[in-house]
Amino acid sequence: MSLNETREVEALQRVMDELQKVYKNKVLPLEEYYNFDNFDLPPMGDKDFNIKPTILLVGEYSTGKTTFIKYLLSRGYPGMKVSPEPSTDNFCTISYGENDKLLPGHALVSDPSKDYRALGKFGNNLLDELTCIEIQSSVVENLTIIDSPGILSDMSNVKRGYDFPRVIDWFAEHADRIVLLFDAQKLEVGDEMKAILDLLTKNIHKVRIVLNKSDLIDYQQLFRVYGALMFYLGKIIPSRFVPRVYIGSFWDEPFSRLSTEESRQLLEAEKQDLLEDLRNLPRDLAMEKLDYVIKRSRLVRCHAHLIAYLKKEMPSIFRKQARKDNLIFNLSDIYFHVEEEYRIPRGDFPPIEVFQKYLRTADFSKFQTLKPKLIEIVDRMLLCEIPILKDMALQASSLTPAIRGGAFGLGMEGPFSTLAISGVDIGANSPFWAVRYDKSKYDKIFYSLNPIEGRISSDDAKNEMMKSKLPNSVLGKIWVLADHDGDNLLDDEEFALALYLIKLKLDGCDLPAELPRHLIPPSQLGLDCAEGKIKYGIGLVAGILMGLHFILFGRGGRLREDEFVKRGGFHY
Ligand SMILES: Nc1ncnc2c1ncn2[C@@H]1O[C@H](COP(=O)(O)OP(=O)(O)OP(=O)(O)O)[C@@H](O)[C@H]1O
Ligand SMILES: [Ca+2]
Repeated sequence: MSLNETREVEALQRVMDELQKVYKNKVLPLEEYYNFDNFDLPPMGDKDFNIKPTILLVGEYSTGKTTFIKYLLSRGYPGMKVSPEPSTDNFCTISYGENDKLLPGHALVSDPSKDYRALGKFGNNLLDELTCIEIQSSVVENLTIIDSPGILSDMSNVKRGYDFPRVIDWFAEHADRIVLLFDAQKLEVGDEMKAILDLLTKNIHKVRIVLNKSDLIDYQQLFRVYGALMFYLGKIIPSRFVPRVYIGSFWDEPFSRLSTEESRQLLEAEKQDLLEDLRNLPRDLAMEKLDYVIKRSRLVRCHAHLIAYLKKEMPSIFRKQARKDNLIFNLSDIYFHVEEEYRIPRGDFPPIEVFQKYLRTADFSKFQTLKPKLIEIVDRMLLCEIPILKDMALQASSLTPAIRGGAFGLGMEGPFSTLAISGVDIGANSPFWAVRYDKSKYDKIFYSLNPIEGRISSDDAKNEMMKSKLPNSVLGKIWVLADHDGDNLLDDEEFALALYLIKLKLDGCDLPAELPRHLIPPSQLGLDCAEGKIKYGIGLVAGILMGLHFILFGRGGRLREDEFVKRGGFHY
């Protein structure tokens, strides 16, 4: 593995190592002094600072889970089974190894270097159906993928021998991303699926839903199925967080005959979005861990103040129990006091009922008095070290991604590059005008502006474009690109192009210096393509006309960006 290729992983891991050191030296002493582990979670360990993510695949049988993994890896692996019938009967972890090999579940569970020991509690029946696959693939160098047996809609003839939903729940708890697949052709949700969705609710922030095989139905049907899925999920998942649904077809086979150019573009874009989400997992994990350490440190600091306050309020000899009960009962007053005296934000306090519950069983005689030095160290860490670590983690994001190879690396070069179908390059490889999908939407606005002879004035266009809230310097550039024939008016195509470029800019894409061919309004394309004499002739005629126009009306046919701005188009 070359240094160049691992820079993001190394940089992020360095940040995490530093974070772990900072936690150990600055927060842990405060935790230990006030016995924080009695109240909340045990101290953070090595695995809490690991940024190598795990992705879990879940779905009804035959929705394409194993094929999805094959697609991510761009290769098969030992023991892989793909079939229209229920085929995967094992939970299967796929991670990196120098040689391809398949290990039985029992070996996996007894390996202390792996985190699967706790699976032993589900019994031998599960361990018999657990396999560990190691493959030499760069995709899994910084990632573990877990395949699961298909969920069955009819369980009447099946005995699993272990508590399947609980095992899925265990893996979900330990995964960083859960890809939940549905088949666009048969949107089935049986009892087993319902039980699993119920359990997944608490990890719903990790879930990404894939409506797979979406090219096998037509566009109209697809939206019906999508609507039905969203409606169903809304009913089943009692959470405000609705997971993102990716419409796609995750394999390396040709699109079906039913797919149109339109649906193909949608599916490709969705595929790239999901890959991006997965590719960003290590850096997202790093940021999550940083946020967690911040949150935990603030809670630990607040806990220290509360414990020290309670200690101070306790009598040294008599009526200890009565005083303890009284303090617990009046905890909200104590919260108020600590908040005021030590300027601890209310959001840092644990919920009152939770802390009361802890205090009822706590031994107050073990409580410690205030140790300002220890608290100061944590304060300083939050103020100085953590922001630096956050900056370092953000900087790592610009380096070579940690997850690469397979579907994450394919097409990074050449005309099919993922970059080539983003931003202003969308549609660069298509023979059609890239704006056409959005044109009907923009036409509605265009015709509401009462065009005269098919064109709207620069003032009307300006008012509409200003709604984007983009600065005038940018709108000036967009104007020059959109008024492609330079008549200081916009026809319907030019207007659609202007709004399209605004949308790209708002999406964070850079504007081109010149209008690329695939964005040129189709009715003007002929002019631009003309060669030799024709071009020269048209140029000559246009030049004469523009000259005449200038002499007669005192302005050139085509305004440059700076001229437009000067003339009161978009003032800086
Ligand atoms: N994107 C796709 N478009 C069309 N067919 C697909 C797609 N992905 C997979 N298939 C087909 O669907 C069938 C099931 O695929 P696969 O075995 O990968 O599903 P699975 O979810 O892993 O099933 P199981 O739960 O039974 O293990 C196979 O015949 C496969 O070729
Ligand atoms: Ca499978």
